[in-house]
Amino acid sequence: MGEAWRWAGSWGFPAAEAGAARLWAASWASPPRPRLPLWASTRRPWPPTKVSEEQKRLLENRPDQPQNPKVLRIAIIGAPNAGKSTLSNQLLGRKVFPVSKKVHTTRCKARGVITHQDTQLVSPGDKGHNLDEAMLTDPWDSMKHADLVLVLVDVSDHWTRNSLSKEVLKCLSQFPHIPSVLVLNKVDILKKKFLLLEIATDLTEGIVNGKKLEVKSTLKQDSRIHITRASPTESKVPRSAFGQEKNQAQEGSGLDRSSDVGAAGTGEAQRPEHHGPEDLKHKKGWPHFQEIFMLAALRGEEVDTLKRYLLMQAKPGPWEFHSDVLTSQSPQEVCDNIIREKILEYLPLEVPYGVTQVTEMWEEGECGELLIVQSLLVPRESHKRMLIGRGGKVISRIAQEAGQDLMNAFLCDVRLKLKVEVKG
Ligand SMILES: Nc1nc2c(ncn2[C@@H]2O[C@H](COP(=O)(O)OP(=O)(O)OP(=O)(O)O)[C@@H](O)[C@H]2O)c(=O)[nH]1
Repeated sequence: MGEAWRWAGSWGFPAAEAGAARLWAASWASPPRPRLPLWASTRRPWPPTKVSEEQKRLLENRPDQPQNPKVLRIAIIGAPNAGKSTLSNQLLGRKVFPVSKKVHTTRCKARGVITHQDTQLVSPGDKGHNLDEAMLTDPWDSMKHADLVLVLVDVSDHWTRNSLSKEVLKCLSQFPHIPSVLVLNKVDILKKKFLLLEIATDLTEGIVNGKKLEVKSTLKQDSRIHITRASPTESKVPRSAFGQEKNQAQEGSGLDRSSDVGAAGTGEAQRPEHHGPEDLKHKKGWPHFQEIFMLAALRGEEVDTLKRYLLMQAKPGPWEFHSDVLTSQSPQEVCDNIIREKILEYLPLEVPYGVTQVTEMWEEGECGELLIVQSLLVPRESHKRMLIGRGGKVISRIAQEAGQDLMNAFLCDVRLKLKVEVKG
């Protein structure tokens, strides 16, 4: 059978032919831009093909830590699709974790690393993120090692937004000593912004950092919310960072805590107690959050505010990673994940699950661009047809979008070719 080639660029492949046995889709996601390092959080150039070696070297070598290093290990937990990967990418400033509309699809064990001056924020590996029953049996690796937990809630989901899931509550009560922060995500698609007040109250049982949350309806046009805390309650909470850092951390966030009623924890506050399953049955919220943030991770709205807050929570401790490391994933893993993300996006679930990705080429081109050829092996002819799409439309789109994402992740020009074949 003849070969057919789909080509969106100019890498010397033949034009499309009918009767495809294989199909290539390529993307030449230009325009040329300055070549920048793949994994570096700083911007020191090196050729993309050497990046894997460089990444290995950085991960193996001792971190280049400053004299008084600080560190914060963060676990991000929440229901599937709450936006955990999107938030992680935004905090990192680059898309290195796959994102998908489909639930349970983008699990990733990789770690993300943010280094800012003398401080390192690390999201623990094993996306302990998706809290389902299965994961409870192999629980919480990320929680176990965390210094702080971010609980992400999708406020656009009216079915789930007014109560924390059983799994999240279980997780919080299993590790009550770990300070927790509530993050209300996707505020951009919540039309009735006043609902944020109600959601925040439900999810915290009206208590944040040991103070009663007094919700005043001082909603402004621009959707900013005023939530003030009133008198301390009997609640037993960990000593808070809220009072100490609130001004900087909350500046510009949806939470205007200008009314400084009942400021910080007194230091006499105790940690929340462990709750048994029975106690959790009727619970909707967690009254031990030390802070609430409202943001739109997709657009990066208020993500910087959260990042500043996280940096301030770091405690003295040795760095785990070199300051140039952004993620523990290899470049090839990032590439595989991004291509898979696109396949998930455009095809019904049974197709992506059957796809095996085989990288056939990963080299530096003449002009320093990264040349990648990947075969997508599928179990059936019907899957191949779906993946290729009419006139090669689907696979071309996947290659084009993945190529663009890879350029943004690797900060260099990328030529990506995808080949679809039935597994032999
Ligand atoms: N409108 C809007 N969409 C968002 C926001 N944050 C995430 N999303 C979208 O929500 C979907 C799920 O995002 P992910 O980051 O993959 O969510 P996740 O929690 O990592 O998902 P799982 O891996 O299934 O647990 C994607 O389509 C995102 O684009 C946001 O702030 N606003």
